[in-house]
Amino acid sequence: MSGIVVTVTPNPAVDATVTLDALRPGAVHRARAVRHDAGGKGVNVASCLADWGVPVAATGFLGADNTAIFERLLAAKGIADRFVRVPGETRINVKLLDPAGTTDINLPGPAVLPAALAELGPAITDGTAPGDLVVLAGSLPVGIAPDTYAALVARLRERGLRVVLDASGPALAAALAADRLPWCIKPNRHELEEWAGAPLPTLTEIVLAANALRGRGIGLVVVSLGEEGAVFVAAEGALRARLPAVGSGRDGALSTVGAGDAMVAGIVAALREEAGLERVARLGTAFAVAKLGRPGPNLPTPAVVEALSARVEIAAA
Ligand SMILES: Nc1ncnc2c1ncn2[C@@H]1O[C@H](COP(=O)(O)OP(=O)(O)O)[C@@H](O)[C@H]1O
Ligand SMILES: O=P(O)(O)OC[C@H]1O[C@](O)(COP(=O)(O)O)[C@@H](O)[C@@H]1O
Repeated sequence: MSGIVVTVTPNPAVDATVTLDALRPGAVHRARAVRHDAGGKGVNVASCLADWGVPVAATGFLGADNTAIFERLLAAKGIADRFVRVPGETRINVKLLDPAGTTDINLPGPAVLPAALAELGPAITDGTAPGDLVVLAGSLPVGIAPDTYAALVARLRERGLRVVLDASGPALAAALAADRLPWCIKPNRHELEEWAGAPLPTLTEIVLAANALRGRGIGLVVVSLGEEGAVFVAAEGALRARLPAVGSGRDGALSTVGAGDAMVAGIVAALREEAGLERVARLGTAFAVAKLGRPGPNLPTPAVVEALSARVEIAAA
């Protein structure tokens, strides 16, 4: 069992979830409810890991003008706050929730000056030992070059750290084109298709693409497929894991915001136990499904998550 997990969120967000009876473009809506949660991919991963009982530190760049909601979450969950404060306001991302699903409106966030990047290295590596896990997750803010994740992966690997990367677009492409690759990646179908430059409509094509990445040196490639579950591809083989959603929000609305991040947390929790591929697939899926429909980056008790993990349907892919 390794030590502290560090999550890095270069572009966190306050998630404003607005519940509507029905979303109609161009119409005036009276919202049923709104809630605000500290979010962004690495923040959500850290929060789910803390709920599971893992010691965790969170870093990245936080706009100095609206830190309170993040500070409250981190303090409440005992997550070490290593965020580098930058001038401006952390973005607000709007999540419109109606019975048809979730519509995400993600804003750009404040620009970050390269000088702030110099502070990030020590914030990540402080207190870590070889074998520890570092999660790099989410979009990069304006001002930070698209090859930043690639450069961080190289530096962190030099220290023997295992890097889990959850990114998209040019930042993911640059990290996958580099000489030194992450230990694990978790693209969703769309992100993998973007990287492959082609649609991947079947499971066979997804597993082929995942295996191509594994062949280049990534130990574990997880491709999440929404309600179709996810595939987990490693040296041990390829597994497909799924579990039907267990609950839904009011009037059938099911927020899927943060399910991918919860899956990353479950994968990290299992990697931290040095678990085999089946346990990784079970815990990753159980964390994701446990998070579905739950407000904020929160999991139920570990006992509930373990019970879900026992019910995950696993098959060779
Ligand atoms: N409607 C759903 N029913 C069951 N499981 C789901 C559903 N939506 C998401 N999941 C679970 O959450 C995981 C992550 O969701 P996904 O939407 O693929 O990720 P991302 O948020 O990164 O795009 C999926 O692999 C699956 O296990
Ligand atoms: O950094 P990005 O790619 O803009 O994503 C940020 C958004 O993604 C989330 O982390 C949710 O991600 P997932 O639904 O993929 O788990 C939100 O909290 C946040 O608003």
